[in-house]
Amino acid sequence: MFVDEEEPPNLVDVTHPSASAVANPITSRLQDISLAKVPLTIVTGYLGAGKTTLVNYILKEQHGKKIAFGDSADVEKALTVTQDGQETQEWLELANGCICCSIKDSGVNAIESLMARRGTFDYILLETSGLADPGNLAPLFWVDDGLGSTIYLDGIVTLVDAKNIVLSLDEMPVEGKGDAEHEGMHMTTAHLQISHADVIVINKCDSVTPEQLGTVEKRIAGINGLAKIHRTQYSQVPKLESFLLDLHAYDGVESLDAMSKGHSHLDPTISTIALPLPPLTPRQLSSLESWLRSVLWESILPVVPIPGRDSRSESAFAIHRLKGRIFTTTDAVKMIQGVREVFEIVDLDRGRSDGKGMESKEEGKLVLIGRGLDEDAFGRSLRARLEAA
Ligand SMILES: Nc1nc2c(ncn2[C@@H]2O[C@H](COP(=O)(O)OP(=O)(O)OP(=O)(O)O)[C@@H](O)[C@H]2O)c(=O)[nH]1
Repeated sequence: MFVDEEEPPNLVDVTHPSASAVANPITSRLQDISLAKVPLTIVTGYLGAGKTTLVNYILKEQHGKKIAFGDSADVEKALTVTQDGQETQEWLELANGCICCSIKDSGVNAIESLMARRGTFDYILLETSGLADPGNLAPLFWVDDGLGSTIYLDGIVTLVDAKNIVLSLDEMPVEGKGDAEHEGMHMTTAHLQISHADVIVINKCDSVTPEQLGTVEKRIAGINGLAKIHRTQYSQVPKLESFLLDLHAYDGVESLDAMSKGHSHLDPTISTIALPLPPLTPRQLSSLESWLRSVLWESILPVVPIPGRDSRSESAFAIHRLKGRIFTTTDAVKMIQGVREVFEIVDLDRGRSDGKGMESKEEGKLVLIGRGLDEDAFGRSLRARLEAA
């Protein structure tokens, strides 16, 4: 399947209360087939980084499972379904010919109606074109639980070529992308693919020295302090589970604990910042939500009010990815997840079935990945908003 980055999809606020009320007839049919949700992983990476090699590796290792995958070299609407080494091409019924250009529901519905015809899959891998911006694609599959989708976004895996990634990050941005958010700054496709990743696979490690590899890894970790980073040759990892599949990147926040202090200036364009969150009262929780709306929706950082001065500051920043853990004064634990303008705050299960429950030493924290992030200014702004609540 060809995933085109030219046209951004319609973004939908997954927190919007009306969203849960939308009925989905295909989902009702699917519930007869299986109650289990099917994980979908987006595989992205610059041209030639090793995406196809990685997808083929997963298909080989997962022999016997029914996996649907879309290939950027494929014609626009086909998904290939593999099981027991047998491959069949399946056509998606998409409103505008391509998942990225279709409205959110039709991308999900096209895959769901395919599952209604073919039976459910064990896994879906969506390989993007080398120039795709995964931030446009992720919200299509990150569906509110209330909508009852049978697909869930498991995570974004970004492949980078160890030998060429630094050059790709330093190259001039592609001209004429027509994306107002990225105009006038040094933002490359490589930046976008790394900043949105939940897992980053530094591939082709055989083509660099250990010192070069160290430099590459530091640069990448400086951009995205949340993603797990793996070094590979021919995209091979010790095991698939939690390395490339079953990532649960959107329903857990374990990765926050790996990030003690993230802010680094190793990359001039994108960085990761971490802001501590004290236990919040209900009023502070709604203040946090309104602060997030200002930052994510309007790109306005509310500043500490000084009498007689404008209390809002506009600056050139943009958030690509957001994760957070909130403790409340009523002893609840919540998780924040966000991609670009879309965010949600949901209760976090303290005793998850995978054993990754909460521990007392863990603290409330908000981690932001994006362009032009000043950790001190963001920290001051958030503290002031919470103290005023
Ligand atoms: N030396 C070396 N070559 C690799 C490695 N991984 C993949 N390759 C080769 O690199 C080339 C590109 O790999 P692909 O998997 O096609 O890359 P891709 O990201 O799908 O490329 P596009 O579809 O063009 O975006 C192929 O010839 C692979 O065999 C590796 O770890 N080391």
